Amino acid sequence: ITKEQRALIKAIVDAYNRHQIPQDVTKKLLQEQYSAEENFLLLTEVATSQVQVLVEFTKNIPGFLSLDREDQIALLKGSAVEAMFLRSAQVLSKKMPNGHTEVLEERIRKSGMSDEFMTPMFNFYKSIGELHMTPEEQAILTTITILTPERPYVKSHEAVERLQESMLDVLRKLCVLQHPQEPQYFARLLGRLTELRTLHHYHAEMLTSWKTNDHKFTPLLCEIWDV
Ligand SMILES: Nc1ccc(C(=O)O[C@H]2C[C@H]3CC[C@@H]2C3)cc1
Repeated sequence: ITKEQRALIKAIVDAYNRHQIPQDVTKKLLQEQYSAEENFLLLTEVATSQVQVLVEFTKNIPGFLSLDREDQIALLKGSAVEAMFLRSAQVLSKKMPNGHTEVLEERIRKSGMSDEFMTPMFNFYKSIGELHMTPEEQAILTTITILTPERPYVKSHEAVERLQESMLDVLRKLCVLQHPQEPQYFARLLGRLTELRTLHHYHAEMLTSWKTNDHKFTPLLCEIWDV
């Protein structure tokens, strides 16, 4: 890993750790009473907060703000769902103190979400948990997801591809260093990105069904997902 790459990792990990969901949101998950409506409102708050965290984090990705302005928006809108699931998978898979994990899981299960979406989502959470990613790997993998050139409406495909490729190179070297016994570890991480795209598809259907049943969204969620 070159000196520049070490600086890149540090910048990204610091930004990733700096921008977290506020304590008051996660505390609410423990306090509020259980009902499908209350659970849905809490998930809406969690999702909204995660999108805000994502926007702030993305601004700290070296090179992101030098991209075309409209491409920055296209990358954020295209990656929000995947970045959110990565982040919540990491939150859920980390053994949170006194069973917070179960509480969030419980609220997700009882929020009016259809089972056909629930199953792949929890399978994803489990598969992320089993990887035991280091904080560096989590932050770089999220960055790679955000810098996906194939998102809809991206104009300067090459500019985004260059940024993503340098991140992929960093992640590959990190995996070799941090998981020497697992030569396939890097490939397994990239496999998670494929699983994320499937979730992205399910998520769009989940949004539509929630909207149809007149569930309330926040303006930010409506804007980021065009609902
Ligand atoms: N009104 C909405 C509420 C929640 C979501 C959502 O995607 O929730 C995600 C955040 C984490 C918990 C459930 C998933 C993962 C979308 C619209």
